[in-house]
Amino acid sequence: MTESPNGRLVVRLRGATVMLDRFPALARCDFDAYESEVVFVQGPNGSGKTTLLRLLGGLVEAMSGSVLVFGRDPKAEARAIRREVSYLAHSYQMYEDLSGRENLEFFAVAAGCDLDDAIEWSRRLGLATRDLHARFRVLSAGQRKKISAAIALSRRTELLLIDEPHALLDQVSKATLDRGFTEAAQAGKTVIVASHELDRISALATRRYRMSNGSATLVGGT
Ligand SMILES: Nc1ncnc2c1ncn2[C@@H]1O[C@H](COP(=O)(O)OP(=O)(O)OP(=O)(O)O)[C@@H](O)[C@H]1O
Repeated sequence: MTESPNGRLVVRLRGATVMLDRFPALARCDFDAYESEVVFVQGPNGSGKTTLLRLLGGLVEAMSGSVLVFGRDPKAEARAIRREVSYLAHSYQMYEDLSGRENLEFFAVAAGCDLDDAIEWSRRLGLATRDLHARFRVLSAGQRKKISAAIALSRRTELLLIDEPHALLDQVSKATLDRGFTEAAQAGKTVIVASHELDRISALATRRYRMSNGSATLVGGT
């Protein structure tokens, strides 16, 4: 990874184009993220935010341009990158007949999250013991989201890709989650958050991009 005045470069896109069903969901996109940053990605529906996160997570490929994550090409090393990146999509695919806690135990093994941290995060996000022991399928939408967020925040990865984290959450939980992003960045991780909650994320972001028609423009900053 490259060193710069901002620290270690973790993500670097230059002219990255992703075609989805012949549509340029990302179009010549430039994007950088460094260690210890919370990078905010804003933009209207359909502007390419999720596609950007999926590209960085090795879930879709660029047809042109260059993509480096930890100095490596996620296209060539998709499996390795997926292990090293924590990606909170709208929610994780959970086992509906297992309890929230059992799901956390499963992900601790399958995705390398720290079980104690995951339980601690679920409590910080307001889940009671009763919620953790209920079957996943009876949990409310917000409670389900909290289990997913606890997994994402407790994975031992240096890069967190977070898509619309605030949707479905109450105000207190949104603030708790935001503190989690800041704490992760202070611990040296890179957190890239796509959100429509401009005021909330702008307050904690160290770098902001605005997406439009598949391209990203740096807003202010370096
Ligand atoms: N599988 C697909 N096939 C064709 N087009 C797709 C596919 N997935 C996404 N797109 C298109 O790519 C564009 C970018 O989608 P993307 O999900 O990245 O947007 P977004 O900025 O995350 O939107 P939102 O704010 O609504 O979540 C959209 O125009 C969408 O219709």
